[in-house]
Amino acid sequence: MRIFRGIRAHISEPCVLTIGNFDGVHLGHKALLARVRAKAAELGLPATVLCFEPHPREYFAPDTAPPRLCSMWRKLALLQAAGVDQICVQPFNADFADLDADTFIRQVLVEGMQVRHLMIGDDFRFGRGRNGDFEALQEAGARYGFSVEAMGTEEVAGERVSSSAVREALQAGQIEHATRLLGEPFVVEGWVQHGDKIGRTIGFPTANIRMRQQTLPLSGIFAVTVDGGPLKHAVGAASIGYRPTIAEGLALRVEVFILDYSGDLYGERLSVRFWHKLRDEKKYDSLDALKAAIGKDCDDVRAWFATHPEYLSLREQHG
Ligand SMILES: Cc1cc2nc3c(=O)[nH]c(=O)nc-3n(C[C@H](O)[C@H](O)[C@H](O)COP(=O)(O)O)c2cc1C
Ligand SMILES: Nc1ncnc2c1ncn2[C@@H]1O[C@H](COP(=O)(O)OP(=O)(O)O)[C@@H](O)[C@H]1O
Repeated sequence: MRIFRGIRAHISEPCVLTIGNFDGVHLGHKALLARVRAKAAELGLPATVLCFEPHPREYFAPDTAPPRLCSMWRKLALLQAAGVDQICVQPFNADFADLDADTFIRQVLVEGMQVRHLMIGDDFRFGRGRNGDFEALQEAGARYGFSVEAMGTEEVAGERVSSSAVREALQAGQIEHATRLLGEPFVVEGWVQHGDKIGRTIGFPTANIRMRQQTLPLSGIFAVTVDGGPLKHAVGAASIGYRPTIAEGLALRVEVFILDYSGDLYGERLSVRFWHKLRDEKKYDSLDALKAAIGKDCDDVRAWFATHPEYLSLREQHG
């Protein structure tokens, strides 16, 4: 997969294009990408994605923009897995935000991306004030020589699949529902860094995952599987929270105790898959009480995986 930064860079052949932020690359995105790939194969042109960095919502309202479902790296990996041939990551800045719909079509889609066929989601809007819509694209397509297709709503059990729906499910602790919408478990990836070395003193050393962002769409204690370094589908108990038992005002931590494992994980890159929420984080009166709680969490993790064998097939698919 080729990656371009900005539309003026090196796009030299016509393409089948889709535009969007693809946060989380959920089942709706995957359905759209499958159609882009099929059309690209039919026309013998590269399947191409145009996305924006930062996300327009982060640009316009950085304080209220929702947490991302995945990092840029993971998004690129998922798009590649979905058969995308090239992706253009367009910096979203003041100039770009100010383009009106007509200029966006001419400068970005026609001159920049050389679009031949454009596939969009049913709610796609673009240009200054979000004035551009499907009709505007069709009309421009007739003028500039590209076709436009809108994809219908992708649903799971009657619910529209969307990044916000995934976010809401995660926030509400409905992890299995988020998995259904994503088509695979929610993942956090990162390098293992040093913590405060308290974990080992209470019998539960935890691999601390270094996070770039300080917000995540979920919090609490979870049944997870972990891959990376020496681990393959290892079962663990993960905590996303602020460790109120240790002190007030600590930074957000993602950490995981891996069951039936001992070894050195510092410096490894781990992928943690979230299958089920066990409980919310709590402030305990002592380290002994915290230790007992984590011990019970581990029992609950074992019990959950023992009674949910369906995770095995998903694990095989996405392991
Ligand atoms: C399964 C699990 C559950 C946890 N639950 C809580 C909790 O409810 N409250 C809390 O303050 N910390 C909780 N923690 C975080 C511990 O406080 C943390 O692992 C400990 O401080 C060790 O930190 P260290 O890695 O810096 O040594 C939990 C950790 C794990 C792995
Ligand atoms: N079962 C395990 N689960 C997670 N990490 C483990 C485990 N066994 C050993 N480790 C190692 O111990 C480290 C965590 O120990 P801990 O005392 O919590 O220190 P830190 O505060 O630096 O995370 C991990 O980063 C990893 O290298």
